[in-house]
Amino acid sequence: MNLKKQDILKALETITVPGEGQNMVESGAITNVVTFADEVVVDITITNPALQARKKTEVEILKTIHDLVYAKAKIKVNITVNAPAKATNEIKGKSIPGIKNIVAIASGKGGVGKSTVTANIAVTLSKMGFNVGILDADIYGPSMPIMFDVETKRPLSVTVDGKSKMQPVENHGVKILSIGFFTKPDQAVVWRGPMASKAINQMIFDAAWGELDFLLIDLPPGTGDIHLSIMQSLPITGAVIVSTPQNVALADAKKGVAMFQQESINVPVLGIIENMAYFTPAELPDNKYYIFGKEGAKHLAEDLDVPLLGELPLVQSIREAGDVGRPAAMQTGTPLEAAFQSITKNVVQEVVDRNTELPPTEAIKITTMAGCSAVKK
Ligand SMILES: Nc1ncnc2c1ncn2[C@@H]1O[C@H](COP(=O)(O)OP(=O)(O)OP(=O)(O)O)[C@@H](O)[C@H]1O
Repeated sequence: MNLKKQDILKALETITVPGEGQNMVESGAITNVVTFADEVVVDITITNPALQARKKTEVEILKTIHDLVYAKAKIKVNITVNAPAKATNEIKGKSIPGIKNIVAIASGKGGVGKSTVTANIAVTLSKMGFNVGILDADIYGPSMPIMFDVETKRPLSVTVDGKSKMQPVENHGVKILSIGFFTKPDQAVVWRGPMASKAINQMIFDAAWGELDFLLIDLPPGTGDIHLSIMQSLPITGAVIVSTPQNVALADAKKGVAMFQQESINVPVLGIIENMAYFTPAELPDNKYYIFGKEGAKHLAEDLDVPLLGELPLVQSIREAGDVGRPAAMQTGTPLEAAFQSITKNVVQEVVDRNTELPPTEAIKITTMAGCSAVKK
């Protein structure tokens, strides 16, 4: 099959770059098309730096050429991002020396398992050989001290470069700082916004985190002051949204995604994790009961054009493991370990893609999947 350049251009005239009105040929986005036998190379320049926009552009070009020109065409799409000058009110944080990637874990609704997922991803990253920290910024219900069995521990003071710093508490290979270390367990935490933000800033900048590949931030549920304050203080590499398949949770998850994608915030959304996707009783491991609805988060991810990073079942042992301070992902050779590994690999892959494809931020970045192949058994 000898592909013709004019056939390719004609096909590309039927699609637009996401967010633009004119078709991609007329708008000048397509800068070059080269054909050779059944191979075609398409060069395109887009203005939207979001990872989702790049992926969507590529997928649409591949699909259109395969559908309208030749189903077996071998296509290479080279995407260049020519982003307009950044808005002057863009929120940009200070980088923290030694911390390579900061991943915020959010949910719209409370109680959907955001902290459980954060703890398990952290443990899995550590098992893969990465240096990991968790900043538990959930001022309404800090749960990391319990989930890592360090409730009675307190961060010690250490001197780094002549300055007194907080030493994160460490367990299961994960360094942890939590609002919970500074409040009594039975004390209702009524933090006013500025107080909470100050405490979180101290845990970020006055802490001896050392070298970290990933700092995971367990955000409070919702989309409030704390979220803005954290995004102002830190160059967040990307955000992960946790939701159950239930409609009320999905509606709030959508707000969460919108908050990160807002122009003045512009934090890449790495993807959505569907938690409590189905219930499987221990005695009937092959049965699945969709008590919160089926594939809701999957459909939301499709609608919002963000990756679905994976799904987790509702199983008693996840809850029990969290309650005894030994996250379920620490198991070896179980389906749960495999599920957390798959989700964590997807998160790392999205971070790698984001760092390769998007304009640099102030944080240093991970650009390989090297750690993922070194899963310690
Ligand atoms: N997949 C799961 N299977 C079983 N239990 C789960 C699962 N995910 C979370 N849980 C349990 O659900 C409860 C709520 O989870 P978690 O505290 O992680 O939610 P959250 O979204 O962080 O809540 P919030 O931020 O509102 O405090 C916990 O008791 C946890 O053990």
